[in-house]
Amino acid sequence: MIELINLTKEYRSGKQSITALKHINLQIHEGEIFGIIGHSGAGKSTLIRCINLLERPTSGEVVVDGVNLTALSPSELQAKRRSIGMIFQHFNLLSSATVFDNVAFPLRLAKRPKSEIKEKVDRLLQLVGLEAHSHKYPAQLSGGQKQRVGIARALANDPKVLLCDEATSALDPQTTQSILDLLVDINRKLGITIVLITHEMHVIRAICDRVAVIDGGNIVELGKVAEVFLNPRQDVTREFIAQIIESEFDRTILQETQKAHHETNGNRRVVQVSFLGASTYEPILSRVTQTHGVHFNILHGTISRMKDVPYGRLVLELIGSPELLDVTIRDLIANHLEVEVIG
Ligand SMILES: Nc1ncnc2c1ncn2[C@@H]1O[C@H](COP(=O)(O)OP(=O)(O)OP(=O)(O)O)[C@@H](O)[C@H]1O
Repeated sequence: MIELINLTKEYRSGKQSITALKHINLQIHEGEIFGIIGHSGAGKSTLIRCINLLERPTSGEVVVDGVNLTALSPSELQAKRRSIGMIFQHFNLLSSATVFDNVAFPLRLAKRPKSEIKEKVDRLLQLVGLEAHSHKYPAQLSGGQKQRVGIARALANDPKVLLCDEATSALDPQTTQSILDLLVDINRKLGITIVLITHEMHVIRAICDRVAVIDGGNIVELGKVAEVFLNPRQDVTREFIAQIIESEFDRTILQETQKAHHETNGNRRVVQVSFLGASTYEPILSRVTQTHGVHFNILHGTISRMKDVPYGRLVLELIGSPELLDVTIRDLIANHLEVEVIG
């Protein structure tokens, strides 16, 4: 659906040059919600703005729905951009126009007939829950309502893709959640592919199907959110995940349990066990430990969800003979649990 091929972006000012994107290769599938996460300056804005050529890459290709945007004439590009909507952190609304006129703006630009504009704007305002506010001006709206206007405006030309540039970063947590819910609703109801950039892992966890981690202009990690979350390979990814691990395991507990059981230290092991999907709800742990006659003691635990996927993470002290501990750990892994021995 969206393909970025060997994309490089270099900013030059005078003798100085900054390479914001370095040979990016990325495929975003039709109908998915794809998140790009990175620290400030990593290249997120540049990357998302390259998708509709608001920013022209220095080299490489941007292919959307089989069309190479970098090869289009200005008028062809203008037409193609109608199939790519965009929303922004600071909403970018016309302050002197009403809610209705803000949403109607792209339709008037596209010279759609008046009756069609009225029907469509009313329908979009209903979709985003603002039908009662159509005559208000942006200054009379809350941040969340302004972003809803931004979303309705972005959908006016029936885009296939919606680009979200830090769309919830200026909103409080509750409003953020309602906008994220709206994006999921739009993705499901209209089948629109959504690409979002953020520096907040909870946004990725809440709504994305896949995630790319960008660092220093490179994509350093990419995969399904649940897989990247449970099995991060890069330090930068671990840092983002730490943002949302509600209460990180306090490692002093490890030392305390070691002291408490110092006489049986060969017969105990501390493991971090991660569950994903259906296995979260199955009694695998009790079944496996009972089978092998191993006892366990829970030192820490969380159960939560990523979009629609439940997951759990437990830190356990397993107690039994070394041979039984080995076979128990092997059996947990055979039952599709991630197991890491941490003490
Ligand atoms: N117009 C520009 N001219 C020169 N350098 C730029 C320009 N825009 C971005 N940069 C530089 O390119 C790099 C990537 O910037 P970009 O804005 O894409 O990062 P970002 O991840 O979106 O950061 P933030 O979250 O702070 O917006 C940074 O080093 C930035 O200073």
